[in-house]
Amino acid sequence: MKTCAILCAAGKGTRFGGNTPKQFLFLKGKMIVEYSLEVFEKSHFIDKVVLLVPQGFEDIAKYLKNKFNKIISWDYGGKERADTVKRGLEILKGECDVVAIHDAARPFITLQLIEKLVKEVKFHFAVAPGILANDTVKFVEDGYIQNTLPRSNICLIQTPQVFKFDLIYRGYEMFKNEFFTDDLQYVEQLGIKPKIVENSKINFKITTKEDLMIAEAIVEKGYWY
Ligand SMILES: Nc1ccn([C@@H]2O[C@H](COP(=O)(O)OP(=O)(O)OP(=O)(O)O)[C@@H](O)[C@H]2O)c(=O)n1
Ligand SMILES: C[C@](O)(CO)[C@H](O)COP(=O)(O)O
Repeated sequence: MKTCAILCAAGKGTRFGGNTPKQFLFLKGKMIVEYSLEVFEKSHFIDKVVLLVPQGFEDIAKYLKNKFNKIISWDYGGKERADTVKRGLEILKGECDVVAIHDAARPFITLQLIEKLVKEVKFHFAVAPGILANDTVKFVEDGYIQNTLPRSNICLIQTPQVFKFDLIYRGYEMFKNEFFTDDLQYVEQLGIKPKIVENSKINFKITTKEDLMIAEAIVEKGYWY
């Protein structure tokens, strides 16, 4: 079974701010995007990687392709995350049986997580890491609570989201005009119930400057690896 990864590094980081997209900022000596690439490179469960970057960042893409053997190609992503994933899926068509779609802005994946997800996808078609909610979750509109969601059913979803390739390709083809906020929704719409693998909070997405401070503390204190 051949497994490829699509590494989504084509966002602008609007919420983070600044001129350099957050995935290319340095976190303790290496770019944020390199953390995931190092894990993919070491993993026996990932064969090839396709890297998607924003327009204007070809120098970084070329540098990374040169540095990581598993990157078979790089390209420019699209306006929305879903456009970027579509591009990755087109590049990988016919290349693999399973695909892992990952946010470059989540640097703290582990070899164990990848192994679990790839092993589970054989039985469940679509698998993703998630964390159970510890706080009470409210549905809010215009600043007012409308109702309280049943916490035991709430799961916050991370990446890599791992799929049988043909299934996610079909999902993206059928719902090509939708811009869902994650990839699982493209197969949920096909009637699939993706499996959740409970994971650590450490695999969080760097979205704001505050998140970068948390990421620095994680690396400094050795909470990851
Ligand atoms: N058109 C896009 C948008 C996002 N991403 C990637 O998808 C991941 C998750 O997106 P997010 O955290 O929202 O990143 P940005 O879109 O860059 O942030 P913002 O929404 O604040 O602009 C990131 O690794 C980002 O680079 C992408 O590849 N292509
Ligand atoms: C895919 C994702 O990381 C799952 O939690 C998330 O939905 C990405 O969202 P964003 O809008 O790109 O920040």
